[in-house]
Amino acid sequence: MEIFTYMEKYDYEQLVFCQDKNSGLKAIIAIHDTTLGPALGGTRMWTYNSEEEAIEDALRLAKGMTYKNAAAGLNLGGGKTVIIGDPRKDKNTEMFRAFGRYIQGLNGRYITAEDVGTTVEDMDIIHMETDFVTGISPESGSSGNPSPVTAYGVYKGMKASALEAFGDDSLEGKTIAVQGVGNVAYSLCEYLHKEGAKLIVTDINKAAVDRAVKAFDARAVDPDDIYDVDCDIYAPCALGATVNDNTIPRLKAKVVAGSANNQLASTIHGDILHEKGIIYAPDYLINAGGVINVADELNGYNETRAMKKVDTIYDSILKVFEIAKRDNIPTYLAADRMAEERIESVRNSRSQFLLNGHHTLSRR
Ligand SMILES: NC(=O)c1ccc[n+]([C@@H]2O[C@H](COP(=O)([O-])OP(=O)(O)OC[C@H]3O[C@@H](n4cnc5c(N)ncnc54)[C@H](O)[C@@H]3O)[C@@H](O)[C@H]2O)c1
Ligand SMILES: CC(C)C[C@H](N)C(=O)O
Repeated sequence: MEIFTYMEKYDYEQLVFCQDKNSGLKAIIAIHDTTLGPALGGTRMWTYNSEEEAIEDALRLAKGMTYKNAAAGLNLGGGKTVIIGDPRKDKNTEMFRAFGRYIQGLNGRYITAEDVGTTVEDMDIIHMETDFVTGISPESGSSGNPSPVTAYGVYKGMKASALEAFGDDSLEGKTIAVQGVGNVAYSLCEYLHKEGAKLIVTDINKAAVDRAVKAFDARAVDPDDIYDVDCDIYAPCALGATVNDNTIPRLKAKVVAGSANNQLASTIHGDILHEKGIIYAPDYLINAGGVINVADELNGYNETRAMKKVDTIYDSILKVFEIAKRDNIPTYLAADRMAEERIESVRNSRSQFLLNGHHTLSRR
């Protein structure tokens, strides 16, 4: 990959490589766009096959956060970090402290939180070195783990999608295929099970599958079989790019609605879903609950206020479906236009983010 060519093409601001030999830290912080405010996005820890794969993931995820934060109406830009390593084996305190010092060095241009492979405990360690971290323990005045709130937002967005596809937003009796039953999806399954949905689950982690089968009377299938099952809704809740050339012809669902970031392997796959009449709830709209919740910390966390905003995901999804129908465009494009319009309206009056001290993280 020609990094500067890629950055220029999608207009990235900054890419930071962080290395600490003592702890084994190898992290990449990607800041996509800070027109709306500091770049807020989580930290993913994952075993990448190559450095190039890690850089690409950081870049794609950071751009997704720009769109997510803009579409959610937050005054925040988009960024993301990936740490190269196995979250089950390679973590240590020094690693997250070293990473915290790198974040501090960015002086507020980037604020982090949880993503795949990182936890509240990791954020607490980062917090030893910097205030620019959210999703830390509630005892510190923070909102805690964002995953259950993300799950609630996905649940609301899934109901809005069901209304569009089936004329009724009830999920009772609907068969929902859930890919990945980790932090977000386990909470999501709780809502779905409570409403009377029938669940089919898969995960590469057998313990996660067993837990979901037991708790929700779910049917388990092997990871690759999830694309072939008879279901009403496919909920991608693991990693990205699972909606692709190989999987779309196999999907039986009328709806794709889940928590994963970057669900479409490329925009072409959003076009194909549109042509096939499959309702796609744009990933960054439906999974914005977590970032909406942690972003509320910047004003001094208020749970009622945050959850009220998360509830608006239902209407945002319906609005995007409406625009898509009106303009006869795929839903991903309708969401992109909504986000881009907001960024452009601010860009003319402000370019790069400068820390102005309006947030309260430093006073916690
Ligand atoms: N945590 C949040 O608040 C949040 C917010 C927005 C978006 N997301 C996105 O939602 C997704 C899930 O996040 P999470 O926090 O629940 O992560 P997690 O690590 O807790 O869960 C992901 C699960 O997916 C499983 N998995 C990985 N590859 C798989 C595969 N090929 N097939 C089946 N299962 C597979 C993992 O074993 C794990 O159990 C990610 O894409 C994340 O970026 C998370
Ligand atoms: C909680 C958020 C800041 C990060 C979350 N992982 C997301 O992708 O939205």
